[in-house]
Amino acid sequence: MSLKIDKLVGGYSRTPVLKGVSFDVADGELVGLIGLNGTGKSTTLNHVIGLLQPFSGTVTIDGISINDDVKKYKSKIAYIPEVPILYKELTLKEHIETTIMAYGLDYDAAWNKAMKLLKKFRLDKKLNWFPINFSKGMRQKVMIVCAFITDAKLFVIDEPFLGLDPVAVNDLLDLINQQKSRGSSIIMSTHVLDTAERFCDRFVLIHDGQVKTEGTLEQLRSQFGNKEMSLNDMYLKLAREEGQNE
Ligand SMILES: Nc1ncnc2c1ncn2[C@@H]1O[C@H](COP(=O)(O)OP(=O)(O)OP(=O)(O)O)[C@@H](O)[C@H]1O
Repeated sequence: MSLKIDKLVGGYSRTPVLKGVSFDVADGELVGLIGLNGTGKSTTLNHVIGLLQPFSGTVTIDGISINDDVKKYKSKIAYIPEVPILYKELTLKEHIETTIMAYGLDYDAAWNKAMKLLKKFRLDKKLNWFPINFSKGMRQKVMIVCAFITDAKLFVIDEPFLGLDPVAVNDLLDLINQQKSRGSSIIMSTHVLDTAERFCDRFVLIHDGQVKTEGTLEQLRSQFGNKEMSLNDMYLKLAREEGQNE
């Protein structure tokens, strides 16, 4: 089991955002984390990457928690944030070199991978540019390149599609599929439900800091008693029910 989240209570201040979240992501699996704005998707991902410490409960990757071995834990993760995080004083080339150093990657092999990815995303002529001045989509592509040159076990991807052109979305999905086939796992939060429906192996629907339901598309359809229902319709139904309960 790649990622295991068990009864996670957590958040930013003493009042928890997450109120006992549990779910797993298996080796080679892409799990979509779905939910309304402000329900705790990014907070869950922030706990997975070790930015936040659980108030209680555990997060483990391949059986180890961040407290067992912080370096080993973090080296298993590649993270693509919702808003690209770039260093204003570093060029694109220096961002890639920083990633190579941080993950202790083989220099030539990593640059070989990087150049292929940079070509794919049409950034190969911009190595000496400062990505902080790139467009939103280009900055997102820099994050994608840096993440996918690592041999991470777990890819943590927060709302990746916004700002990417359709070609780049397709390229990103190809990269995700390649990582799945080498046994890496992906947890991805997204509001782009038609794409999630086509590409995710399983879904975790989170509401108000709790897992509302989870399963494959088929399992969710059978829970909803409708074999044709789209993920979008399930989501809207749950959101409306929650709205009536509040
Ligand atoms: N840095 C922070 N400090 C304090 N509270 C925060 C912080 N970031 C998020 N929150 C709160 O945590 C709750 C969950 O936010 P979170 O960002 O996890 O939602 P989300 O499901 O990712 O939403 P979205 O779909 O809008 O990205 C919200 O009530 C939000 O106000």
